[in-house]
Amino acid sequence: MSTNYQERYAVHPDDYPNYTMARLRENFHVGGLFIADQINLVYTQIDRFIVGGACPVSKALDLDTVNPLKAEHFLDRRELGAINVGGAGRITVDGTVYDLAYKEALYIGAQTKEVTFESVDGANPAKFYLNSATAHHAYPTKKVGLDDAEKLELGALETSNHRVINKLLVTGVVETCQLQMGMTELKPGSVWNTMPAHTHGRRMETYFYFELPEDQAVCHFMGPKHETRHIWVANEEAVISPTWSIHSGAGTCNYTFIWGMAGENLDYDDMDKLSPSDFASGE
Ligand SMILES: O=C[C@H](O)[C@@H](O)CC(=O)C(=O)O
Ligand SMILES: [Zn+2]
Repeated sequence: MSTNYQERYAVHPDDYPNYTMARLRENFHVGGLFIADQINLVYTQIDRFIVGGACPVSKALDLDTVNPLKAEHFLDRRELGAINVGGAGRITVDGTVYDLAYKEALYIGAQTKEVTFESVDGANPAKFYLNSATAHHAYPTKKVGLDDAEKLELGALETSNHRVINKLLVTGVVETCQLQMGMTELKPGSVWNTMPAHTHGRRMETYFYFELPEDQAVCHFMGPKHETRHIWVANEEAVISPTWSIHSGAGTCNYTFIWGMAGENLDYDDMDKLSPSDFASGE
């Protein structure tokens, strides 16, 4: 078996302010996603979202079911989004092959029986970043490239947050039950993502950072506006954001990140925004 998983509980916002940095990381930080010839998953009870990574090097990797699902196949009652952040790869979905170049995404619908991840060249392995949510309808599997994305350019160099949001797996591009995924690319000199920040009590979210040089880091901020905390993240690491939490980060240089959400609605614009001065007010 090459599909590993760990489980995490949801967290009450009244308990969270008492957490040490170690507990914060245990609950919300996700590392070790891309280990050669393994699929590594974190099953969180926050909206039953699964975040993970598949890194096939010397062999193809089958997405096996895992015990918490109590299902014969991983996708019997789930949908999956995969975005390739490594070398050229391919995903076979019930016998149909999808070639995925760097930054290309695949939505895989519920009731799929077999999903296999492969690299074209093990010397430059594919790295499939994975997000999965529960699903009660089988929408068709669909590949979505960056050219197919809905693009949104936000921010400015003057406020260090000039970036392009590529909405990949969202309503209007692909039909999904709960899942929404996209990729935000920061311009050189811009380091802040998602500022002004927001919460959306209707949806949890996960941020996965990449294209971050090994000697640089991102300081990710979480929490309700009056109790923010930071979590330092390295390249190819993620942070889970509960429904009550902001999610925003400042890097020591520019970087790219993948956001993925699930919950009550599929409305990307459903956000309760907070301006920088809201944080500075101290209330
Ligand atoms: O709920 C939406 C998400 O937090 C992100 O799409 C925000 C983001 O990519 C950004 O502002 O840089
Ligand atoms: Zn958000």
